Amino acid sequence: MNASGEELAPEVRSILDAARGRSGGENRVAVDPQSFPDAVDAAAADGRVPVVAEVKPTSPTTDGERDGDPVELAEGMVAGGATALSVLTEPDFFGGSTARLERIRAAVDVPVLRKDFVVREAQLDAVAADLVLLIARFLDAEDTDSLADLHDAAIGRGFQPLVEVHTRAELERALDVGAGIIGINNRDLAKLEVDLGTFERLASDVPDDVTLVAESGIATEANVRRMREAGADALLIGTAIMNGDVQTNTERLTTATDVRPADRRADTTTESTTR
Ligand SMILES: O=C(O)c1ccccc1NCC(=O)[C@H](O)[C@H](O)COP(=O)(O)O
Repeated sequence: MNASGEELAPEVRSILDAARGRSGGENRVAVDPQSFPDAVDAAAADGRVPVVAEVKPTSPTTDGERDGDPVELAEGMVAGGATALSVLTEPDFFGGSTARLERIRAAVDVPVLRKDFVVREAQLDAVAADLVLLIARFLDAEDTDSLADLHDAAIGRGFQPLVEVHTRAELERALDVGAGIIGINNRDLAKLEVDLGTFERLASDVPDDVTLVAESGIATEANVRRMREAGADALLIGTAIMNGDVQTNTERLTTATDVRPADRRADTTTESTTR
């Protein structure tokens, strides 16, 4: 059972058990981050779909592990037009590492998200990054810190927290803590099923001053347009970029015929839809 009161898929329960047992860093990190909202705005102004490309060596829903130097993969993604990178640091189920994130962040000039299952403040100190993922579903639960405390602790260190939600209740919690960057995950971590309708159902409840990211299951140009039409400021894409040539894949998705993100508020009378 998790904070949302749901049974989790066994793989996700194992991921969480491992995360709870993981120690943090020795020293408090202090980050001077590259602004993610500014990078999103710059990409859109440049005519690129703002894509956060994910360096995801493997996952519980992937067969085998991607080979190749992670720094070269990351550089290929940036050459393909990625606005930011997401780098898995979870070692046991996603093949990630903090050392790899450090190498990638030193090699690229775009904001880098630390993708992990952070549940306690000390774990923020494992490595510096421009953004850090906080998954609402896994916080405010037994043996974890609260979303509010972790959000404050991340900001106190200079991170830009990306608060991930999957349900309306989680979205309300994210808005209650004042999250400025929110990701709606189309992957249900209770069942590991992906449904792009999740983003479409929740996006209109997200205020326009929040940078909103659509996560998971985005594979085609049509998927890109669908998420942008529903109001996504940026798209987080892993599998579809990691399968094959990462630069070509990133290019295909960042140059998909774009639509400006829809005005997410159905009742608004403002014309502009760019952020
Ligand atoms: O991707 C998985 O298999 C997975 C399994 C269990 C928990 C989390 C998982 N993924 C985390 C993610 O959020 C995705 O890596 C990310 O959104 C990219 O998704 P995709 O483009 O579908 O690879």
